[in-house]
Amino acid sequence: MIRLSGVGKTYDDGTVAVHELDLEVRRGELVCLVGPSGCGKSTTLKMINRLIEPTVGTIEIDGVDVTRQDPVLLRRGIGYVIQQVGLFPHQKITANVMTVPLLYGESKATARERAHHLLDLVGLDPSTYGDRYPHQLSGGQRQRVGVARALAADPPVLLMDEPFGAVDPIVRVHLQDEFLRLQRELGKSVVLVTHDIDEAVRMGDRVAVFAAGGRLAQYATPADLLGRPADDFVADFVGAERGLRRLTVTPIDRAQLEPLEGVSAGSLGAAIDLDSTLEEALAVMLRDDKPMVGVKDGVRFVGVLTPNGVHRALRASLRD
Ligand SMILES: Nc1ncnc2c1ncn2[C@@H]1O[C@H](COP(=O)(O)OP(=O)(O)OP(=O)(O)O)[C@@H](O)[C@H]1O
Repeated sequence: MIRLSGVGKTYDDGTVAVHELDLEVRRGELVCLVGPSGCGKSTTLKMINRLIEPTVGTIEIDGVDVTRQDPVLLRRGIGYVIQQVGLFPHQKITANVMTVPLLYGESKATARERAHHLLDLVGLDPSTYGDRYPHQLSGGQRQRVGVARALAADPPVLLMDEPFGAVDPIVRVHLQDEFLRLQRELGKSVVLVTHDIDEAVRMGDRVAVFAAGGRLAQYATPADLLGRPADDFVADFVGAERGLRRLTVTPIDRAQLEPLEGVSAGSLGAAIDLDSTLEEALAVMLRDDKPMVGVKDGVRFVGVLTPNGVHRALRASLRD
């Protein structure tokens, strides 16, 4: 677990970047730090791996105060992914990922094997991409190499600063999905900085909304954040489209289903699982051009969902 207690950072010129921040990240949790430009997100992230030293407060990882640890050893246990991936331009992709295992004293053969495994893990076939140079990859592919390299030491903690910022929106969603899949497998404790509320809501188990001066305006699950913004600042920041955003995080509610009896098969879109979101349900209705969608619990149909049901489920989730 990562715990920040009363952490603050005032730069030498007097800028208060972060003000008395308390924040906990549970083991295996993905937490997004989101907020407008200059509100102290990156400073907070860099204090966790001591690229920046806090002015006040303590930061602990699994109960150990990071300021008492040797910074080099500390950073070995923490993967760090940044927007400008910082690959070595004159080294091939495999060699780039091998750097970290070699640093740990692995043999060349073991390091190469590990690099290939990691490239596979992030969806890059090592036999196709391993011998290319960074400039021969797309921005999204370079970003994946950055993630592979950050995972090379199998660190329990991963810090990511705008990791998907440099790519176009479609590639971005793709990379987000891939990372979420990877995270489900690896279960790292992740702190991810983004200025994009959609990314935060999509990726985070919990989302910390920062206001200017590194003030924590709200720390909550995406559903809570969208359903119950703590104040006007958060409400403004999550935006007028928060109802729409809630679709992406609100699960189907069994209570809002209608009975299957009497519904003709022709009016149903492809069936979806009960653990899908309302957005997925609407997407199927639109894609299949049907007024309702069948909902299954395992192999059993449990009812149908209509746009009215989606509306009721959304309203109910806002009342909770
Ligand atoms: N080395 C520095 N010296 C003085 N002020 C700094 C320094 N680094 C950052 N700041 C200031 O501290 C504040 C917080 O910066 P930080 O980079 O943490 O914000 P951020 O939320 O990550 O912003 P962005 O989304 O634009 O990257 C800003 O006002 C910034 O100008």
